[in-house]
Amino acid sequence: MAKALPIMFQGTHSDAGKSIIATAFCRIFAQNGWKTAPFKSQNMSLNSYVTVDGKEIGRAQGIQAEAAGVVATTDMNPILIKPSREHESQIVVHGKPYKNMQAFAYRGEFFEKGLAIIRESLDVLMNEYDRLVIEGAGSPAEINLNDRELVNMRVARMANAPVVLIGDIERGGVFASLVGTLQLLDKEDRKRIIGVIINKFRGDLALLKPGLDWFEQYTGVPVLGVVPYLEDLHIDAEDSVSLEQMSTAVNPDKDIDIAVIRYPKISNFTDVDPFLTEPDCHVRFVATAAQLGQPDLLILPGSKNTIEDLLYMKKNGIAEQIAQLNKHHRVTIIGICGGYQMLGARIRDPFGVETPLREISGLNLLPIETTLERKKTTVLSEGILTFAGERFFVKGYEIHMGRSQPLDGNIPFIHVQGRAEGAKSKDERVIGTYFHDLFHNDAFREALLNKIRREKGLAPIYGRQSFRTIREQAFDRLADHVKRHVCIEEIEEKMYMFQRRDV
Ligand SMILES: NC(=O)CC[C@H](N)C(=O)O
Repeated sequence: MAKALPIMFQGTHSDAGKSIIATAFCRIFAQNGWKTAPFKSQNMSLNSYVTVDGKEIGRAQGIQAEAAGVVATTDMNPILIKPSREHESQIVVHGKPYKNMQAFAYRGEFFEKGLAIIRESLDVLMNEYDRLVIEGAGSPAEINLNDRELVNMRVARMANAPVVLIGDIERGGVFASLVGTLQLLDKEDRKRIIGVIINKFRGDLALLKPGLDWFEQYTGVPVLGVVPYLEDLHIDAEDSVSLEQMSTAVNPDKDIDIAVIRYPKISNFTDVDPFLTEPDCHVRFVATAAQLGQPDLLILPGSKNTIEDLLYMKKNGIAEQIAQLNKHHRVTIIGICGGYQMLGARIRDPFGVETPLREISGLNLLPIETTLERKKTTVLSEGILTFAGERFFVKGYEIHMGRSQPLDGNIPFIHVQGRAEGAKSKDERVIGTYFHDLFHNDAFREALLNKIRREKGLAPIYGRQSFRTIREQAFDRLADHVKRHVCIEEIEEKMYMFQRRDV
């Protein structure tokens, strides 16, 4: 049986670019003919992905599997932590909710169980694949957490993986953070580090060169590459840190202004990715009523805590402004999942699944009401919808605790086999659905944008690019970029050598 050759990427801090480098390696190994799997033992993220068998994993591992051209499974991310409130998270094990836990209890009670789950998944992947691209989390030098961590060096040891440490030069202090991280590792773990990659570089390599020489001399650890910043890649973000870089302001050069509400527990906001690459669209993430303005398309994305996020919008005036926009302006409002629930008349949480607040009245723009239940729905779905007089076949995925009931006068949005799903207003200005990835359906996205264009007196645009093609091109562009700036052969050689060192 094949025994995968592993490599692990760890970072000097979170958001150093581990996920994107891991995605690049998934693609590069696959291009070289290796059957490759991504692996992250434990992911803390509100962006998730549904596998073909209806299980939930972290978005990044799902997308990395796509980059590698393999089908994603829960072994690639057996533990997913979804923060739902301060200090509390829903723990998802092998794609299904295990329980809600406080951080402290998780570290205390879950450690042994977590270890066993991780070991089992690693075994499965090790036997099924040729290459394993493993991603750590945060920093491996959190000395206060080391005795109980489940995601960095403990995983490297389990997989017997060599480690590449990634430093982020954008924030400054890259040498200090690399040297400091190496310094704080225990002696055996430090021997796993086969080199470092400096990521997100913008500048003159000649100016950096003396620093690189110094680093190699001082630490004895090679610099395996310096990867320049890659703009406009639009490969799914792992979590909301990436939203910091998104604009909040209108771009007057673009025809269609799209505002996405950024509530505190925003989830699966990668739903709006297809708009980021549309030439006539500008996407803004807004958190205040003042930022909201008068968009053409307003998107209420998913939420891990629908009631508290809705309360947030009521308190800061966004809810009232949405009502005003709907009454007095030509805006299309689309709610996905948690956002759909908010558009209804009422949301109830009788079992305290997400919040101790038991009930809240909704924005009342669609005749539905929602109850959060104990059993979570995770499923890949498909159906037919009618929009602007045309019929579209659409695919999506659903992840929700809530169940929404239609009230009098409801017009369903999507016809899924055996059930009616979602809701829309008669004039199709307000739409709600549980289908994530709705906008990834190219024909529907085109019809939606063209309806908005027509309403604004603009000519429609036909033959928009398929998002799938854009995504595939982005994987290749990323792989080419990393191959140009990182010595892949040297890394492969070190991966082999590392396995031999233990024999
Ligand atoms: N993905 C979502 O937006 C989920 C919505 C809500 N938190 C639920 O579980 O029903």
